[in-house]
Parts: sequence; structure tokens; C-alpha cells
Amino acid sequence: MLEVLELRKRYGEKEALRGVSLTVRPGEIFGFVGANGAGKTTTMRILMGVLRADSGELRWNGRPLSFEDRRKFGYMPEERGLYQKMKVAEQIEYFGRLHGMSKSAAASATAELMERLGLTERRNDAVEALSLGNQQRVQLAVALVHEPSVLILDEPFSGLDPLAVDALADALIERCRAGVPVIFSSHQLDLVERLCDSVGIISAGRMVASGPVDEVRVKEGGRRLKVVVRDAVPGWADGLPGELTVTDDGRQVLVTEQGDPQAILSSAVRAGTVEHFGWEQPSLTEIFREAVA
Ligand SMILES: Nc1ncnc2c1ncn2[C@@H]1O[C@H](COP(=O)(O)OP(=O)(O)OP(=O)(O)O)[C@@H](O)[C@H]1O
Repeated sequence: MLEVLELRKRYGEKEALRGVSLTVRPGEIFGFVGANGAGKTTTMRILMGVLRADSGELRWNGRPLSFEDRRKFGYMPEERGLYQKMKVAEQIEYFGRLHGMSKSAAASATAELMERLGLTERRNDAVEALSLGNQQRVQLAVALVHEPSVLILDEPFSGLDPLAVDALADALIERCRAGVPVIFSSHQLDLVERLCDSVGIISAGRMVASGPVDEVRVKEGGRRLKVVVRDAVPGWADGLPGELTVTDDGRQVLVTEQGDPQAILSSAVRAGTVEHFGWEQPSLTEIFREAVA
């Protein structure tokens, strides 16, 4: 289990992290979200030892995180880190060797990853000749080649087309199922909602919500009642709590967090044909907007 406890970091006058804590368990994908400048990259760099925190603790499996532990981590930095002139296969293999793999182990892991990530045909191309999406696939292969114990990825999905997103998502799910804690930052909240078991929302250097996605949705967003009525008599919802909207095809939609559900249902039934009556939870995007507002 990877634990970040009360991290604080200043850049001169700027307080970038003001007590950030998070936990990622084996076999869990943790989505790290927050507005630009909220502190995600700073947290990840501290986790990887690229930056030093002013205070706070990092723990791996219950003890302080060491240099040796970090050598086994897989990292995709925000600024990326590929050698532009080096060929794809050579590059992935090289990073495997840097992590202490034998030549043959690095070569076979490279071949397997290139196949999985659709890079085999580009194996002899220099990185600079690849599209952004393919460069990102190489970057992911570099982070995965040594079978990392933890994966830390800074905005790995940015700029990718839907097929590349799926290839990358599959690779993360596969690693996570093998018991690896995965942490990635992203501004694509639909993707975070789809892929992640747990989420952390950071705002101005503070974690404003974190935990399993379902729990965060219930805790931060509550739940609300949605009623859809067709052919409703005008004014049926006057006096009822909530917000009424009319869709282009004339259906009336009432969404409310208050009031007696049975009374609302009776009013709706009297007013017209009830097409939908049920509880809904706000999306992660809605929760994010509220949390960082
Ligand atoms: N080297 C630096 N020197 C001074 N300030 C910095 C430095 N790096 C980051 N900051 C500031 O620290 C804060 C946190 O930045 P960080 O890059 O961690 O945010 P982020 O959440 O990763 O943002 P984004 O989503 O835009 O990548 C920002 O206000 C940023 O301007």
C-alpha cells in the first residue's frame, strides 16, 4: 500500500502543497484530479523523489519509502522523458536495463509490450518521427517494462485519440489486476469515473475530497430525485421543491434533493404520464465543480 501523509511544499512564497494525504492500495487505480496548478505534479514528483517535500511522510507497505522501493516504481513524468533520436525498441529496452533487467529479459519484455501497445511496426523508428499518441505509448512502455511495483502517471491520457486511450486504459487495468497500485492524474473526469476505484480531488494544495469513487459521490454529492413526466398539465410542479426543466420534446423533468418522494410521485401521476421516477447521484464532474468552487 502506498501512503502519502500530510505533504507540504513551498516554492518560495508559493505554498503548493498544504497537507496532502492519499492512500493507494494494491490492485487499486487512484485518479488524481484538480484544476491547473492545484498540486498534482508536485505531489507525484515528491513521490518519485524528483522533488523533496518540506514536511510529510511517504510510506510503502507500512514503512518509509526508500530509494530502492522507488527504483521499482514505473513513472510517466508530465514533461515526458524520451530520447528523441533513439529508436522505439532500443529505447524501451534501454530503460528496462536501467532498472536492472538482464539484456534478454529487457528484450523480451520490450517485444511483448510493443505488441500489446501496437508499436511493433514502429520498432525501428526514432521517437521524434512518431505522432504524439505513439510517443505516449512508448512512454507508457518505458514505465511498464520492468514490471513496476507501483505506477505513477502524470496526465498519461492527455492528447490521445479514443483508440490510444483504450490501449492505455487496458494496460493500466491489467497491471492493477496483477495487484499493482496505480495512480494517475487527469483532467478527463469521465475517464477517471470509468477507470478508477478511488479518487482524490485536490484544490489549491489541499485534498478536498478523497476515497472510493462511489463513497465520494454519496458523501460529496448526496443523491437527488429525478422525475420525468410526459403530457403534464401546466403548473403541476408549482409549490414542489427542486428545479423543473422542459426538454425539446415537451417532457417535464423535475430534479430535487428535498421534499416527500411519495407526495412528489402522487403529484406527477396526477399531472401526466410518469416515464421515470428514481434516485440519481451527481457525476464526478458535478462533484468536482462543487468541490473546487
Ligand atoms: N518549479 C516551480 N517554481 C515555482 N512554482 C512552482 C513550480 N512548480 C510548480 N509551481 C507552482 O506550484 C503550484 C502547483 O503546481 P503543480 O504543477 O503541482 O500543479 P498541477 O495540479 O500538476 O497542475 P496542472 O494540472 O496544470 O499540471 C502551482 O501554483 C505552480 O505554479
